[in-house]
Amino acid sequence: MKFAVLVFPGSNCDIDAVKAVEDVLQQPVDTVWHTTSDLSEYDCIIVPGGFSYGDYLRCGAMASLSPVMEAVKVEAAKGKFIVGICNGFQILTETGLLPGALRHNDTMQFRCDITPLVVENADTPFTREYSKGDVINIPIAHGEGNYIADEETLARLNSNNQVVFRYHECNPNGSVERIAGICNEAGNVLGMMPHPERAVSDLLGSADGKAFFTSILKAWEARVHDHQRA
Ligand SMILES: NC(=O)CC[C@H](N)C(=O)O
Repeated sequence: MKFAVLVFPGSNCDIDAVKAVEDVLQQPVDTVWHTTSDLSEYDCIIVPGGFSYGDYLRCGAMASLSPVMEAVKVEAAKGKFIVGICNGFQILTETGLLPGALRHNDTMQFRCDITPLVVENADTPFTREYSKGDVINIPIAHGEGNYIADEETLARLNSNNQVVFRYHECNPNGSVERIAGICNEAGNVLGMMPHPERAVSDLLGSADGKAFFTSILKAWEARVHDHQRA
């Protein structure tokens, strides 16, 4: 399985994502500069965290106009696995691949902490190695993680099981309904503010993010197996 980790001017969690894929999955992974316009060789594309374009205008707004995001749209439409972490989530909402938006934290403070999340949907390519209701400890590090969506979108997210993670018994940024991560309707595009790539070893304070990565590999293996049988 081949992974791409996108890099924009100002990305700063790209190497963490590369290390997580290498250490947890031992799969090939390339860093891909934002001017690239073809991602067809990759099975999973990770849009990592950071401060793309210095968070100017709005977080993710400028990166969403990069050539590589057109390529991400093409691969998303094919059903490839797309993961946006933190700034990556912000970029995916700005690109329109995920609904809603991320605003400044309600405290107007940057929050950096290990945070409990509850797995709301364990039936996605990103969470199949968890169980619904699992509480996992994953770090956050953001100033603009306050998820918002209109009533109609929220109702749709809930009824389609698109809320994948919620903050558990806390709300570090004021997100509506404590939403920490969502997927698209087809289930192949996920965005989340917490950083599973920073929780892949006890040395880092938590290894609860490992199952996030093993889920993606298992989902891909199952897909390849189904294609071979078809
Ligand atoms: N770690 C990150 O990706 C930071 C995200 C974003 N730029 C924010 O502060 O909200």
